Amino acid sequence: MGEIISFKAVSWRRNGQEILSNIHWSMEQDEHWAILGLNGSGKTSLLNIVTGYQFPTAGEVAVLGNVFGKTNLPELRREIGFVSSSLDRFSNSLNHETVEDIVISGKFASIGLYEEVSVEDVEKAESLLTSLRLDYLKGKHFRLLSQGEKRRVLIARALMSNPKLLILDEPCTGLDVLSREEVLFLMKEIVKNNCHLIYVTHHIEELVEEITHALLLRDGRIIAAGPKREVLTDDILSETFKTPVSVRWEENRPWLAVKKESILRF
Ligand SMILES: Nc1ncnc2c1ncn2[C@@H]1O[C@H](COP(=O)(O)OP(=O)(O)OP(=O)(O)O)[C@@H](O)[C@H]1O
Repeated sequence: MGEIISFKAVSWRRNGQEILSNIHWSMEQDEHWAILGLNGSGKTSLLNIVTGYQFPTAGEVAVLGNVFGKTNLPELRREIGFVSSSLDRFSNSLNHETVEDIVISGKFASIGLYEEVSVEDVEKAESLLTSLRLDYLKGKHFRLLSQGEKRRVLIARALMSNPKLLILDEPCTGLDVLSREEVLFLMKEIVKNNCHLIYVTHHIEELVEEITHALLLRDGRIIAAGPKREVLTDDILSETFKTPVSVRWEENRPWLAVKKESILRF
């Protein structure tokens, strides 16, 4: 298989407004991407196109070798995992389930059918819980977990079906520094399993070593897309975030500082 994702001249319009404009983007094998941009810049719209929930108004999209318009979307979605930070109705419905049952249910999640749980499924869930360092939560009900633990269990669940592409939508929002690092630690395990990562965030400091590339969106347009060291520059980030910022690298991880003049503007 060649490209993981290919967008050619993709636009998406709604109610006369161009929400994504002329997006050219390709994600290749062994690349892991972050998507950055202010609120309303088009990140969710872009993801909805990747997962086939929205169809572009113009342009061509291919995901995991499937050209949209000529592919079976439910089958494609089975190869894509998605974890969002919002504790929505779905995660509330898990409240009374145990951690191991939630992870096992990931196998059937995208199919939406109940199938019998095999010995292999149980073993796979066990090994995921061990490799993601979640063993200590076994037997606990979801509602009793901290926010950080809930996010990590949902990531384990998403990995149960061996997705080729895993989309994490702001997985660290609302977490304290320790819980955030615990979630970020999982990136190592995710990329080991031939799983490609799309990581959506507002915080560049979450771009850990495993994330190789970044796509920066502003008002529905790509400001830059490429290897993270090339695109996470002071100028490009200031343009993306509409405010003067500077970036500092520590052990291959970027940190953002807001420049004084930007604070004075408000
Ligand atoms: N279905 C829709 N109909 C009309 N406008 C929409 C629709 N979906 C998104 N928009 C608009 O498109 C723009 C981009 O929204 P989108 O949710 O993709 O941004 P985002 O970068 O994900 O924002 P956030 O960081 O706040 O989640 C916004 O102005 C939003 O109001």
